Parts: sequence; structure tokens; C-alpha cells
Amino acid sequence: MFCRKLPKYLVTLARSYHRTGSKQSLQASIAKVPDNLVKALAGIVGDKNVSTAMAVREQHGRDESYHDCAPPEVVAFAESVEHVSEVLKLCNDAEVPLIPFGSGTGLEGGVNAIRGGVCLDVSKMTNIISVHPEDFDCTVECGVTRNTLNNYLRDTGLWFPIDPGADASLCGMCATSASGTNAVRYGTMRENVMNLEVVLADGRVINTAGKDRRTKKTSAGYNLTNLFVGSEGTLGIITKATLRLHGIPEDTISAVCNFQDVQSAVDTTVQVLQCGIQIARIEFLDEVSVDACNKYSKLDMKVAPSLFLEFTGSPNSLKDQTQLVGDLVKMNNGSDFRWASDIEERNHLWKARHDILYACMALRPGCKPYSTDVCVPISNLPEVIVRSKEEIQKAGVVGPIVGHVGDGNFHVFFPVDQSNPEEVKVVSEVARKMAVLALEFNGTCTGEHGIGMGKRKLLEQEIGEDGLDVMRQIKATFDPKGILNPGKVFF
Ligand SMILES: Cc1cc2c(cc1C)N(C[C@H](O)[C@H](O)[C@H](O)COP(=O)(O)OP(=O)(O)OC[C@H]1O[C@@H](n3cnc4c(N)ncnc43)[C@H](O)[C@@H]1O)c1[nH]c(=O)[nH]c(=O)c1N2
Ligand SMILES: CC(C)CC(=O)C(=O)O
Ligand SMILES: [Mn+2]
Repeated sequence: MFCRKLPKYLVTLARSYHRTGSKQSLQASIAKVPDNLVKALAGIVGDKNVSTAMAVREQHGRDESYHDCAPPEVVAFAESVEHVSEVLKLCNDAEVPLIPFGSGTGLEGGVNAIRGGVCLDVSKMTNIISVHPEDFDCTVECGVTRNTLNNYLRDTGLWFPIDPGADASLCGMCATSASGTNAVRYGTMRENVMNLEVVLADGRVINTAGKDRRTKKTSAGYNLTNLFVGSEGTLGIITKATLRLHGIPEDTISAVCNFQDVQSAVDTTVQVLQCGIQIARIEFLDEVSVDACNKYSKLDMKVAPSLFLEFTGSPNSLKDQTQLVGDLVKMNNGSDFRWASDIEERNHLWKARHDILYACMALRPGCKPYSTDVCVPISNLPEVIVRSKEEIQKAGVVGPIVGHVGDGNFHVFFPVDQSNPEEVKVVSEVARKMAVLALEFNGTCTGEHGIGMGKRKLLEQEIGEDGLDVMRQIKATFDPKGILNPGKVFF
């Protein structure tokens, strides 16, 4: 039944799974990390950097998603690439699962140790190695977070704009191919990573674009950099990233406006982009999200489908952009255009947008967030959002919608009561239908959060059997013993 040579813990796992086909059997067959391996880990990273305490394990066994906590058996903290390399060699030789941990803000259960093993926390690797303002790039260690980098860059007039809301580690952001509200202007992690230092499963250290290379373009061989972007800890551990920087815009204005229906808000977005306006941010919130935002972030927006917008540039270009967008809003019967030009007001608005997860959770205290993440070609977006909303209403569940609509990407956050299996089932089914709808409209089941545990079945539907086989072959090349974050991306 098991055609490839599998590591011991996977053979046990697969046998018990095929015997009973149940979730319990998967959990029962989690391999134990032997005591001597824990000692060997301490020998590499030092006693203070190894913990088997339940509180530490639980803290590392979950992210911000609804997935049940699955604690690793031991947590090791790396302080250098040498630590990472030695720990990987150890786990690879012992055929023990190893799960990289950045800052635990993921939304797809990427860090959950569903097959036990060692969690390697890289948050102590926080050196900003170099900044080249004249070349618009920098190189950071894996534990540096985006806020830390942007605070450090403040005096250079540059910034790293990719903004997933949470203060995630930059290499965790590489690992999930993160984006967020600024992607419409600056792209995602994929467009902003120039080189990565990666430790492979057997402990070898590679630089995906060659050591110390930091060019804007390259045609040198396969694009290894982008193979690791979005690999979710399943191909190697990213220990350094060379990133593109951008100039801080001269001037910024934000605005909010609302519409009679979802369709008009999304139509406006599509027209803004079709007119070639270089908008900095354009975010959609449906009336349920606006209501949640008002209550949680003390705003007083009209409870209606709305757009949050941001314009950047010189004073003249701001005038042109805002005038044109104002006209488009009017054409779509939008109203209540409210401008925020001073920094405090703008920050309050965008903080409210970024806190939307917590605002929506506050609608049903005690629930966990189940979030969808479909992305479709922009021209298909209005229909997909409208039909998704119909599915939510038909199912009778709470499902606020927010979207990075300029990218064709939107989320429904279902605050779900995990103790109610019927409710979890209903929500999962609506989420699945939405993803299938997006696939029918030439889209993807995940624009920015990744596959993790929750979207593994959908990946097959999206990529197809042969495509998935090629992905498995790549995985087997980089990680022949299957130790790296097993059970993520694929079953
Ligand atoms: C309130 C809020 C709002 C948002 C988001 C989260 C939250 C809490 N996110 C999701 C999240 O911030 C995003 O997935 C980050 O990129 C995860 O970075 P962490 O460092 O937290 O990785 P985390 O530790 O959660 O790990 C995520 C995955 O990457 C792997 N990994 C981590 N570090 C690694 C490394 N150095 N090498 C290899 N693998 C590694 C892990 O094994 C795991 O599979 C998001 N995202 C987004 O794209 N757009 C958005 O709008 C938002 N919004
Ligand atoms: C859906 C989320 C929980 C977070 C996110 O991606 C966002 O707020 O845009
Ligand atoms: Mn998002």
C-alpha cells in the first residue's frame, strides 16, 4: 500500500489510519520524541533554549485559527543558522517531525504539531543584517517582524509595505506568501523577496539566488526563491530574507464611503482599477463588518457595504486621483465620502480595519475564527461575492465579509462555536462551497493565508492530480524522509 520508502513514524501513522480511517487513530499514532533526542537538542541550542513544559508546548501548538491545539512534544529555540542546521540534521537522522514556528499569527493551523515532534521557534533570530537604501533592499534574520523592520527603517525614508495586519515574522510571511491591504499597490511577498537563506532537511544551507546576490532581476536558472515562498515550512527553514524596500510616499489621504449594495461597492473597485488609478489601498467591508467595526473600534460609520480607500503620492496626483475616484463613487450611487488626512485619524481607521478579526469575534464571544480566503480575477469578483453572501444567508450563520477587493481577494470570518459540531459542519460546508465557487470562476481557494491543514482537499481540486503529484515529487526531493511540517499542504 505504501509505495515510497516512508519514515517509521509515517508508516505507523499510515497503517493505523488505513486500519480504522478515523481521526483518533491519527492522534494515537503520534511518534514519541525520545529522551536522548531532547538531551541532544539541549546540547545544540543550550538548556535554556529547550522546553518540554506543557504551557510552552501549548503556546506553540496553535496559531490564531480555529484549529484545535496540537502541541509539539518539545520546543527548541534557535539563535543562529548553525543551531537550525544542527537541529535539522538531528531530527532528520532520527526521523522525527520538525515544525518551524515564526510568530504564530498564521490562520491555517500551519504550526500545529499534528504528528508530534519538535517545534523549532526562530523568533530569537532578530538581527537586521544589512540595509542598502541606495539599492532599495535589506537583509533580515528570520525572527525580525515587519513592525520591527519598519521602525528601524524610519529615518531612511524607506519601508517594507507588505502588511498582513498582524506583526508577523518576515520569514513566516515568506513561508505563507502573505500580503494584505497594501498588495494592490506593492504586490505580495512573492514580488518582494529577492533571496532567501534556507536550511534543508538534511542540514545543508543554501541561498536561493546565490550567496549575497540582491538584484532586482535574475534569469539564472530555476526560481528557487519563489519555490520557498508559500512552502509553509514543508521544504526547508528560511533563516534569512533579502527584501525589496520602497520609498515612503510623500503624502497620504484615506477615505471611507458607502453604497446601497455589495455589487455597487465592488463595481466601483473594478472601475477604479480599470481606469489605471494607482490606488494604495482599497478594502471592502459589508454591512455586518461595518457594524462590528463600529462597536469594537468606536467608529460611527453608516451600517452599509463600504469601501476604505487610501491614496498616496504628490499633492497634485492626490488631487487627480481623489477627484476621479469621487466621480466613480457617485456614478455607483455611493455616498457619505469621509476623508481622513491627519495621521491620527488615518491610523485609527486602518487599525479598525486590521482589528476586524477581533471585532467580528466580539460579535460572538467565546467563538473561534474560521476564515475563508478566496481570490478570483477582478472581473469575476462582484458575482462571486454576491453569490457567497447568498450562501451565508441561506445557511443562517454569522459571516461578515471583508476583502482586499483590489486584488480580487476577500474573507468571510465565521465566528464558530467549536463545542457545537453541527455549527462547525454548517460553517465548513459554506466555506467549501465558496471555495468551489471561486474555483469555477478561475480563482484560488487561498489568496494569502496558505493551505495549512484546512484547505488540503481543495488544493487537489485546484491544482489537479498531476499538478499535486509534481508538488509531492518536489517535497520528496527536498525532504525525502518527510520530517518537515508533516501533514501540512498535503495529507
Ligand atoms: C489579525 C490578523 C490579521 C491577518 C493575519 C493574521 C492575524 C492574526 N494574517 C495571517 C498571518 O499574519 C500570516 O500568515 C503570517 O504570514 C504568518 O507569519 P508568522 O511569523 O506568524 O508565521 P507562523 O509562525 O504562524 O507560521 C506560519 C507557517 O509558516 C511556517 N514558518 C514560520 N516561520 C518559518 C520559517 N522561518 N521558515 C519556514 N517556515 C516557517 C510555519 O511552520 C507555518 O506553517 C494575514 N495574512 C495575510 O497574508 N493577509 C492578511 O490580511 C492577514 N491578516
Ligand atoms: C481574515 C482574517 C482573519 C485576517 C485577514 O486576512 C484580513 O483581515 O484581511
Ligand atoms: Mn487578508
